[in-house]
Amino acid sequence: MNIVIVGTGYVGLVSGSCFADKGHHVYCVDNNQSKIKDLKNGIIPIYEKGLKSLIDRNTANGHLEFTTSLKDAVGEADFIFIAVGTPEMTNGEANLEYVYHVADELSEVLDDTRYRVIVDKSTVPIGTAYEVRKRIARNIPTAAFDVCSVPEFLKEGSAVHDTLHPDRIVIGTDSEKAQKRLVELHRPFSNQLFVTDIRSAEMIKYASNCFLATKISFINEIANLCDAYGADIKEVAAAMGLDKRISPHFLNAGLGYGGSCFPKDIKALINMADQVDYDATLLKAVQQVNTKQKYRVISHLHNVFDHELAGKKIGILGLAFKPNTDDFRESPSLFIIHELVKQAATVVVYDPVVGHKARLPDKVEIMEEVTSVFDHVDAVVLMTEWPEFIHLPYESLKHKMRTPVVIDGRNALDPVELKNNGFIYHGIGVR
Ligand SMILES: NC(=O)c1ccc[n+]([C@@H]2O[C@H](COP(=O)([O-])OP(=O)(O)OC[C@H]3O[C@@H](n4cnc5c(N)ncnc54)[C@H](O)[C@@H]3O)[C@@H](O)[C@H]2O)c1
Ligand SMILES: O=c1ccn([C@@H]2O[C@H](COP(=O)(O)OP(=O)(O)O[C@H]3O[C@H](CO)[C@@H](O)[C@H](O)[C@H]3O)[C@@H](O)[C@H]2O)c(=O)[nH]1
Repeated sequence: MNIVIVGTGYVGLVSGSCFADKGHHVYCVDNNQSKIKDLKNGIIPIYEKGLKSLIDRNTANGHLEFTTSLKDAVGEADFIFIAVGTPEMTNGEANLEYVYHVADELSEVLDDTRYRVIVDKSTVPIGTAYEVRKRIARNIPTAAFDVCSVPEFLKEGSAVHDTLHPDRIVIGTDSEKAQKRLVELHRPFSNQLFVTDIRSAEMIKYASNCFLATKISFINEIANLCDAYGADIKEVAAAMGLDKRISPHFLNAGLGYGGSCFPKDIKALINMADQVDYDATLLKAVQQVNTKQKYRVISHLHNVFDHELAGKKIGILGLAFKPNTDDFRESPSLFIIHELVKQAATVVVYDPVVGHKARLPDKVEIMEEVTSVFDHVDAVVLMTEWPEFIHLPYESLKHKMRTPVVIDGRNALDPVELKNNGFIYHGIGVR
């Protein structure tokens, strides 16, 4: 099959290279010229395990090509996937300008020489596929095509694995012809193909992300109560997770969710509810808990330092919103850093892959070595649970610190070991 993927972010690059690996011919299109130039030169714009070798293999065998020209790419295309960004607007609504721009461009460049399946892969509000179809049809009323929704569920950090071994693939379509083709295309990836109507497919994506975010805010709220009552959230979550109806996944308490998806998708669904005059009480609460949760780190520091952080030197471990990615969009770490700087603390930070890519306040120093984060600091705060942070020689690093304080924003360290080594340790709801 000939496949075109528009947008070379996480979703476009990973799904494009995985389709190519199954033997299809894939064009990845992006209107960012420098990105395409880099990709043609083998420079991959994101840090994602297994992606470079997948891309290298499939560009070498000619299955995968990169271009800035949508017109050149779509000539022979059987499938066109729209995988551009849908960032939030100030009112929380999903910004569809990039999706609609692609639809308008397709209307200019598609011809009626063959039938095509056009797929919304971006996370888009319910009803978007119909608007995309209308826009594409504007200049080519006789062209044969269907617009469908196949939302993406990959996680950053395990994106290639998630794409090659998904729990399920949701196919939203109102066309039998498109359904047959999409099922055929996706069958090699999973036996769990869930075929549904387009609106339900669009909703499944938001509902799934918002449910996972709800689970995180729920466990964080219980963790805060554990803190108040002297229970241990790790014990509580472990036992809860043994109930198959609850499951152990997404029950890690910490300083809240970040990333390019959960924060914006919750806001977008709240906005969709507003548009039909429905008060999304639960979703709003999930968001409120998450916003407040980041302050737990600050309040632990306040408790240790008697509410005065001015002049304190704080070492931050981690900038990425989670381990195994260089993505720092909506990372709680950036929030904490800005808050500490606002409270006149001195901040030093280390992250194994984000490094200097993050825009930080001028005064914040980015260290080249993880151990430098411990030099003469009053406290170290773990913000991202990179494996290398978990296995540091904390006992010897303690001697570099002014005061041996560790705040563990991800409950990733061993409290018993740290306390036995003379640290003042605070996690989120752990004893
Ligand atoms: N990042 C994830 O882990 C993830 C997972 C599942 C779903 N999603 C959803 O998938 C969508 C894409 O997310 P992402 O993180 O891959 O996006 P991204 O923002 O990282 O990348 C989007 C790319 O699209 C390109 N683009 C924009 N307009 C274009 C146009 N007219 N023509 C060609 N290229 C264009 C941009 O230059 C950019 O390279 C979003 O809706 C997101 O919510 C993301
Ligand atoms: O038990 C948990 C699990 C996650 N998180 C946090 O939640 C955020 C999101 O984590 P994760 O879901 O692993 O990463 P994403 O790459 O953002 O993936 C989510 O968002 C994607 C984009 O829509 C979806 O495709 C995925 O299915 C969905 O898991 C991160 O800040 C994590 O630290 C927790 O605090 N506790």
